[in-house]
Formats: sequence, C-alpha cells, structure tokens
Amino acid sequence: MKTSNNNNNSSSSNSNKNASLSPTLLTHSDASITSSRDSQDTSHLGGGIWNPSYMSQASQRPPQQHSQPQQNPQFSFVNPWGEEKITNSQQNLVYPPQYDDPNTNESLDAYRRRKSSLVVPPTRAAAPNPFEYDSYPAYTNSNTSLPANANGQFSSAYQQQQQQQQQQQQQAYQQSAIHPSQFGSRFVPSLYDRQEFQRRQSLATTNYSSNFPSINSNANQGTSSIPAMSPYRRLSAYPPSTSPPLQPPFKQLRRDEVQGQKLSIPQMQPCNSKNDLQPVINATPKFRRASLNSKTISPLVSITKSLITTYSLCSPDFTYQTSKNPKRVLTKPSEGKCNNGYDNVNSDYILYVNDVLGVEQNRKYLVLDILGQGTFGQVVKCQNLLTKEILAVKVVKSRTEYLTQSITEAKILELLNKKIDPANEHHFLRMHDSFVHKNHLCLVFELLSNNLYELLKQNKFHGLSMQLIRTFTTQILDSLCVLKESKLIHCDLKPENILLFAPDKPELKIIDFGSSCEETRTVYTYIQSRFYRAPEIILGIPYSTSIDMWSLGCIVAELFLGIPIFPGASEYNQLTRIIDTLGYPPSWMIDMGKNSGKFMTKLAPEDSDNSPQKHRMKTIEEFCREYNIVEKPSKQYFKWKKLPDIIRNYRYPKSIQNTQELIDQEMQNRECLIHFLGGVLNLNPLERWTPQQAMLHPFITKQVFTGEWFPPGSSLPGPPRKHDNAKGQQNDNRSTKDSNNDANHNYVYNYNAGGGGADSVDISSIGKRNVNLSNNFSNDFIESHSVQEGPSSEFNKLHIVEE
Ligand SMILES: Nc1ncnc2c1ncn2[C@@H]1O[C@H](COP(=O)(O)OP(=O)(O)OP(=O)(O)O)[C@@H](O)[C@H]1O
Repeated sequence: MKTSNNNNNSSSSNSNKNASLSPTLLTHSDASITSSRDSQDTSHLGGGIWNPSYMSQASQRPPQQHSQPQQNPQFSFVNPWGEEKITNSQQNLVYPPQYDDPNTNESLDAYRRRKSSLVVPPTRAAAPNPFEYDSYPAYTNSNTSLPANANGQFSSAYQQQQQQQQQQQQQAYQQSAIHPSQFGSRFVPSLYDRQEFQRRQSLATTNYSSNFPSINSNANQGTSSIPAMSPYRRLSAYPPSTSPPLQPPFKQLRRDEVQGQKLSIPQMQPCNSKNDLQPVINATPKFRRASLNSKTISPLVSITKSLITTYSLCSPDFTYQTSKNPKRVLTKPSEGKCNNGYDNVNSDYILYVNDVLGVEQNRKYLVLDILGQGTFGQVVKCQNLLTKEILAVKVVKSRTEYLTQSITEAKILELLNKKIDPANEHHFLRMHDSFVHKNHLCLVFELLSNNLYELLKQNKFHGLSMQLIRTFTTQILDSLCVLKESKLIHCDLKPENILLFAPDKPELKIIDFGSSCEETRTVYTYIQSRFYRAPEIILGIPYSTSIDMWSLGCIVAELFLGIPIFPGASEYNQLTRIIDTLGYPPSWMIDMGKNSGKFMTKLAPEDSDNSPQKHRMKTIEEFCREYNIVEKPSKQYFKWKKLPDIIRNYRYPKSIQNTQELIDQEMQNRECLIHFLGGVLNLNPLERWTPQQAMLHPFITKQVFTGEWFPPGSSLPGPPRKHDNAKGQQNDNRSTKDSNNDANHNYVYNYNAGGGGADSVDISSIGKRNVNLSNNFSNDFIESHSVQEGPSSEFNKLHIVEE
C-alpha cells in the first residue's frame, strides 16, 4: 500500500529483527553489515538482558567514576538472589561501594562484565547456597557467639572483636597496595591478595545508600539499635537472622571455614603442552543455585530461563502472572479518540503488548510486538493462542476507505495463494486468516523478516553484492511474471514491500497488495510510492503491469547504489530526476499525459526545429510561480547524472579494490547491469521489457554479456515503424519529422557513450518489445482507462494522504 514517509516507522519498529545474510553475499562493503548488526545486538542485550533494572544505576555511571573508590556509593547492585541476605540487622551497613583495582586499566565494559554475575569468569567462586546461609555461626571465627542481643544491641565482646579486626585491617593495609576503604570498614588480612579479591568480587554484592547509618558506627558508639528498613525490596526467602552483618569477603571465608573444607575453585592455568588440554572436571560445587524441584541449575539459567523460579526461591511472597504484566503500548499516538476510545486520532487501533485480538477459540492472537506501520494500519507480531504459531497480523484502520481497500488486498492474496500459486513457489506473502476485531479488519499473514529497505539500512546504505542483487532480482521477476500472466498489477512495489523470508536466507516475499488491481480495472491514477513511480503515472496516461517493471528497475538500481536512484521530493522533482538521468519520454507520452502540462511546456517552434524534443521541463521558478508553491532545488545525491555514469563510477567494494582482475570482472558486471536497467527503466511503457523478457537477460542468466542483447520477440534496432507510437498517435498531429525524431530518440542508444547529451545516452531503445503486442496493449489501455476513469471520492481522499 502507499506510503509517504513510513520508512522511519517501519524501520524503527523493525530494528529488533536481524538480517544475518552471509556477509560475502551481502555487500560492497562486506564487513559493515556484520559489524553493524553486531553492534546492534550488543546494545540490545545491554538494554534488555545484560543490563537489568537492578543494575541500571551502575550502568549510568560515567566511566571515570570507576577509577576512584567511593565512600558513599550512589550506585547499587541489588542482588535478586539475596546472597547478601538483607535482614533488619544488616541494613545499616555501609557496604563497599564498587571494586576498582587501581593497578589495572580495566575498561568500563570489562568492569561491568566482570561485575555481572551473568558472565562467569573462569576464576569465579561457586555461588553460595542460600539455604545454608543462616545455619552457620555468625562470624569468621566459629567460636564467636552471637554479637547482638534480642533487642538488636551488640555485645561488648563483639565490639572488642571489631576493634581487633580494625587493628588487623590497618596492619594488612600497610602490607598491601589496596586501601581498606575499598572493602568497607572491616577486613581480614588473609584475603588481601589481588587474585583472591577479584575472585570474591565475582560474588554479587549489595550496596546500600550512605543514608543508612553503618552498623560500625553504631557499634562504636555502643548505641546500636534496630536498623531502618532497606530502601530495596527484600528478596531473601529465608527467615531474618540475628547474625552480625558480614561483608561479602567474610561471608565466603566463613563458609569455607565452617565447612571445614576448601572450595575447589577452577583457576586459569598456562597451557604449555597437549597434556594441559585434558579437561579437568570439577565436582559440582555445593553452593549451586537450586531450582524448585531441588535440582541444581547453573547461575546463567537461574537468571535467564529460570528467573521466575529464582525469584520465587528468593522470596515466598513473590508471585508472577503474565496477565498482570504492565502492558506496553505499541501504537502512537496512544490516546483513545475514536471508536469508543479503542482507536487513536488516526483511526489506528491502540495496541498493547499482551492484548488478545479475536474472540473465536482458534482465532485468538496474543500481541507480542510491532513489526511495522503503514498508511493502511499497523502490522504486529502475534501468537495464535491455540496453535502457538507466531504470525504477523495487519490491523487495518477502522475508516471505511482503508477497510474497503484492505478487503481488496485480502481478495487478491486469496487468489494468489489459493489459485495462482497454491504451491507457494512464486514469492507471494501467504495469508492465513482474516477476522474483524473492534471494527478493525485483521489480516493474518505468515511472519517474515526484514524488508529490503531495512537490509540496506543495516548495510549503512552501501550497495549489495552483484550476486545478491541478481538473486533478489530473479525472485522478484518470477513474481512479476506470474502477476503479469494473471493480469494483476501490484502498484506499490518498493523495498519496504519486499521482505526476507528468514534472516539467514536470501529468499524474498512480496507483500502489501493493498493498492493492487487487475490490469483491466486500472481505476486509480494516483498510485505507487513516489520514488518508484513510473513516468506514465506521473504524466497521467493509462498504465499496465509495466509500471511494476519500472518500480523493479528503481529497486534494482537502489540495491546496487544503496540509496534510491530517483529520490524525488515532489512529483515535479521526481520527473526532473528521471529526465535528467534517462532523457525525455517520447513525445506521444507527453502529448497524451493529463498532467504533462503541469510539469512541461512546449518548446517554441524555433527551438524545437533543431531539437528532437517538442517539450521541455518547466524551470523550477516557472513551476513555483505558476502554482504558487515553494520547491526546494533538487538535491544531488550522485556526482554523475546519467544512469550509465552513475553505475560505472560507483565506488568499488573494498574487497576488490586491489585486484585488477576482480575490478575488470566487476566492470563487466556493471556494463551488464547498465544494459539490464536500460531495458527495465525504459521511459516508454510500450517498449519496457516485460518480466518474462527481463528474465532472459544475461544479468539474470549469467550468460556472457557481449554488449548487445535483445529480448526474444523484440525488433532489432532500426528506424521506427509507424505504429510504434501506438495509440499516442490518435491525438498526435505530429509531422513525419516528429516521428523520426521520436525514432531517433528511441533507437539511438550509444552503449559506450559516457555522458553526452540526453540522446546519446538514451537507453530507451534497448531490446524493444514486440511491436504488435505493444500496440494491442495500448488499445487495452485506452479502453479500460476511458471506461473506468473517475475514481471514487473515497479514494481521492486516500491518495491525498501520500503527498
Ligand atoms: N508478514 C509480515 N512479516 C513481517 N513484517 C511485516 C509483514 N507484513 C508487513 N510487515 C512490516 O510492516 C510494514 C508495513 O506493512 P504493509 O506495507 O503491509 O502496511 P501498509 O499499511 O500497507 O504500508 P504502506 O504504507 O506501505 O501501504 C512492512 O514494511 C513490513 O516491514
């Protein structure tokens, strides 16, 4: 369906979909797509998985802050497993803020990775068993009695012990490079080597705000009281303990001592010989996290797949129901304005994640995410609640004009899927179901991957490799052959409407038949997205399936160049660009076009005498003055103006830049592509190649290209026959000379011309189609056009949407 500026919409909403085609196939700058994809993935993980909310404050900290230890930490790592069990008696701790080893230049990323319990470094200690946590005596010395009494006050023995600890701490500091402040107020000298320290730090720690008075200070004052509640949610599943608060390093030590056995912690070993590669299988550590059925599970699983179980283990109060998840709104704007508040101001249904579309038992679709947004509605990723199949559902706007047109789309897809291509061989989107939900027609499609615009975007708008362009073009031509045989016109072919079937396969599907029509019912005159709009549509003459071939030419050029070849900012600008690149359309088209007078003016007789042209484009000043509008000057995207020059001078892929042989091969391919585009981007729709003809071109068949090629059934270059101008001559009072001029225009194609006048590079004559066929076609045009002209007012409105 038609869009104006939906690139952003569709692309952004689809940014989570990855195209992972083979880099060698993909691109002129092969590496870029991979790297951009990687970087995208990384950021995605960083935001969604690797940086969960309980780490977010830490992640916001600017890198330089890591280089200095902090006494009053602003950033907290709230451990969801309750390893640092938060009991009332523990909450006054000023925990060590963050570990920073001043002797290393560790990057922020590396720091976060190491701190994250998701990435398990080889030297990481086994996680503590939370079940055993409270059953042990409370301090590093197993003989130590409970330091706090029932009122939460600390015994004098405990205070003495603390003072001793502080003295030991001072001594250790004198022997160590690391300042004890990094560990908090207490520490044990034996723990004070760097490796040990690092290992311990792999245990998640909980930092508390300095607003909470430290238990130390309370102890020193001898006025310890029950600490205030933690600002964090209590995650521990275990009964509150009267144990004294312990810092993580002590905790580990305590466990080791209490167990009476040292934990065997895998260490990095130098690998000097083959024998060193023998795997050492360590016994499953005792303190592995458990699942609900008491099996041990890895830390990774416990915080990913089994997160809900993990939370449940941590807190018996924890409950989780999908239905209670906050619903993320997918539609913008999201204020309910129409349809009893179900729709926004644009008549789009306001969609939320976890909404269910449809009511019938086997037709309920759970909304998962948005895939794209277009003129006609929104496309969302859904799951069929019964079959569990993941699909794409197009939720059409509730306005009548969109509904009517979408019914046409559904009918055409049904025809294609059931009658024309039942075996699913010709790259048409498959439609599974359709139903109405809250006054919105919902069309259920197979779920596809990225569209070609997104693929180019991922490739940083560099062109794709010749091989991939050929693969894609062949598939699109195959679809167009079938459409032509069925006398159907797609009417909105563009990269956004060509989707990869899967992210890792160069297989395409054509979507969006919402503007499609039968060739005998070309009711609407204002169709196709502007960049891909055929000249006959711009000029306003009858059209046929050949408008899809024009769009195909524009798409193929874009796949090569990475950006649209005719990125017109307005219809006037669009036509200007086409003419600058390919030359003028034949006079009969201009004479016949309803809109020609808007953009063109007749040449004065004295000028036209020496020129093959009878018309010229109005200058931008003339156009603006006449229509009282402001047209910006055409922005030049390519250094060269003519199509062959643009293609020939496009930069080489990096991979071939230093190899002459590969450059020669590339140039041969480019000449072949130029010739192919010449036949497809013929301004004259009657001479433009059909998909069947284009399929036989050496660019597609990979036959050796000799510099000349004519499709079977076409006439060889030569003087035009009179009926070449077809029905255009009905209204054409041109002299024989005019015809000859047209003839020159059409037939003089100087293949090797490198940027002379418009005529010398006019490629409109390459491989002329069978003339009789063209003639009949033209008759068909005129008849259907004259009968069916006069679009409904509804669709007039619809068309205004685009420009
Ligand atoms: N089956 C599908 N699988 C995955 N994504 C899809 C599917 N169908 C559509 N999309 C995405 O949704 C976007 C819009 O779809 P579509 O073109 O059908 O809507 P539209 O309203 O007709 O758009 P337009 O404005 O182009 O007419 C597409 O560009 C594509 O990115």
